[in-house]
Amino acid sequence: MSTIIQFENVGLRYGPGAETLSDISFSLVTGGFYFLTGTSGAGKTSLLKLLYLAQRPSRGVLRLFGEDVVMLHRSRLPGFRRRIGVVFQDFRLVPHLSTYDNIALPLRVAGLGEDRIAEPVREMMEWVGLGDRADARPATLSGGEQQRVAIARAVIGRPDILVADEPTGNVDPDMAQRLIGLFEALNRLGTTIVIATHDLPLISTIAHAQMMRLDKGRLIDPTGSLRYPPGHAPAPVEEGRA
Ligand SMILES: Nc1ncnc2c1ncn2[C@@H]1O[C@H](COP(=O)(O)OP(=O)(O)OP(=O)(O)O)[C@@H](O)[C@H]1O
Repeated sequence: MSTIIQFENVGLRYGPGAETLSDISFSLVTGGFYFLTGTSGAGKTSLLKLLYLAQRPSRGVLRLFGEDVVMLHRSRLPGFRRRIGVVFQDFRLVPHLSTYDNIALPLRVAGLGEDRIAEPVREMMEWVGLGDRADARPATLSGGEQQRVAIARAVIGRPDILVADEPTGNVDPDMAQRLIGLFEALNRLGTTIVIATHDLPLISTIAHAQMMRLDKGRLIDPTGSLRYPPGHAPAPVEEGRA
């Protein structure tokens, strides 16, 4: 299996203070299913931001699809971003668009005609239980409903990589199971999935998933099962380190 995401000694610093992420090194393979865990403030969202190209590393090398993203010309960033579906923690739905139009957005951006959009969007709305809310604007939806629109929008274009930040944080356990089924279906089609979550029962439902854990901005590997590039396995985190 080929490597689709590779971090080599990546660091991220937002300002003049200490690094938020330090010495992050790992490789993820195409078609893998990965969970990212860690306490609040450990750096999960920050790591995902690097993955969906909202932040650039302050140091180190980050390769997506085999290319160094720091060296990538600006003009190629939109093309890269189109290959990555993102479920943001705060949803980021377009406020003046309906459920239908929010979900259809990636297909329209990809240039598909309306005749090729209607069926998949309807199907996706049914899957996430929003078949009767097609015309609703985000402000009239509950937090859980907005989260489901965000998930539908992220997966509808069958991205090569799906990045999701706490995607089941606002829904009940039954809906969480349904959504994880959607991620599994997408994964079976070949999408590499990276989900940041605190939801341990959710993690246990995907037998073949691998887990990464962040602790104070450093990656630890509780399972020993991740494939690190040679010489890049993370050092164990020392107790009490700042
Ligand atoms: N834009 C930013 N500017 C400065 N500091 C930031 C910024 N974003 C995050 N941080 C800091 O980086 C650290 C890690 O934050 P991050 O949101 O990545 O953690 P997290 O593990 O996702 O937390 P949570 O589980 O609560 O969402 C925190 O100390 C946070 O205050």
